[in-house]
Amino acid sequence: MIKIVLIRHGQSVWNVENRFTGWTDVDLSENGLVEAHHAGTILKKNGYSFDIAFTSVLKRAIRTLWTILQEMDLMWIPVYKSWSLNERHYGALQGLNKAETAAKYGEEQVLLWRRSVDIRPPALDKNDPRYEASSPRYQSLKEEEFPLTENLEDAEARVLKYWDDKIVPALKEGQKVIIAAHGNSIRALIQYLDNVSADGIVNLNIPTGIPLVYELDDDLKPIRHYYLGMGGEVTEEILPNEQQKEK
Ligand SMILES: O=C(O)[C@H](O)COP(=O)(O)O
Repeated sequence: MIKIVLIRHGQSVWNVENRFTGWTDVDLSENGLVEAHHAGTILKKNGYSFDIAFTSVLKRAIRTLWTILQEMDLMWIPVYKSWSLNERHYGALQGLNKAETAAKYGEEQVLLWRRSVDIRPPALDKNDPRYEASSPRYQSLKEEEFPLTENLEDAEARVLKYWDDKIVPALKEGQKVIIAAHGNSIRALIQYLDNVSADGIVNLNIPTGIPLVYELDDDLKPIRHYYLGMGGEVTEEILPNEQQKEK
């Protein structure tokens, strides 16, 4: 049996402001940093260790990973960063408040943009200051490859390519792997691993900063998965930050 740990970054400053974030490079909130420290403590207390780590090129995920590795005294392990693990690109919605956007376009339309598989948010214009194709962190991307918006299918295509090219080989070599990423890049991977239907994935939300353990067989097919708390597997439902706030 192979174990892999997935974790969504801790709460970000735009999670607090309830803004669409996507590829915008915002940092963790104070609470998000606490979540990251707590996640590292949980993993260490439950006897986990890692040989290799993967994350995105966005600081909220990178800092979450750094903080976890700091708590586990594993800052020396190799860390690979790739835009492939970035949050899905939210296009022209990036920076807008989610509640205000729902008031303007309707709850149903916003839910479709946030949680459907094949509906893309409005695209970003290349003249928009939020268009970051020239950022040094994306120098490996050809301009035509740089997204102006993404649906979950688009994000899943790049996440799965990275999974096959970089993460599967590490797992097959017996390396213990942690992936620190984003709500929708993790949803994309889970849809693939658990073969979740388009209808089923709409209701899947990933909480911030809580380790999610996947146990895989030798063919990397999921056996079971669970969130981890101080006392081990967490059985009760965990609500993502936004839902907690909305409760
Ligand atoms: O990119 C964002 O806005 C959040 O990180 C994830 O947003 P969502 O939960 O609305 O997809």
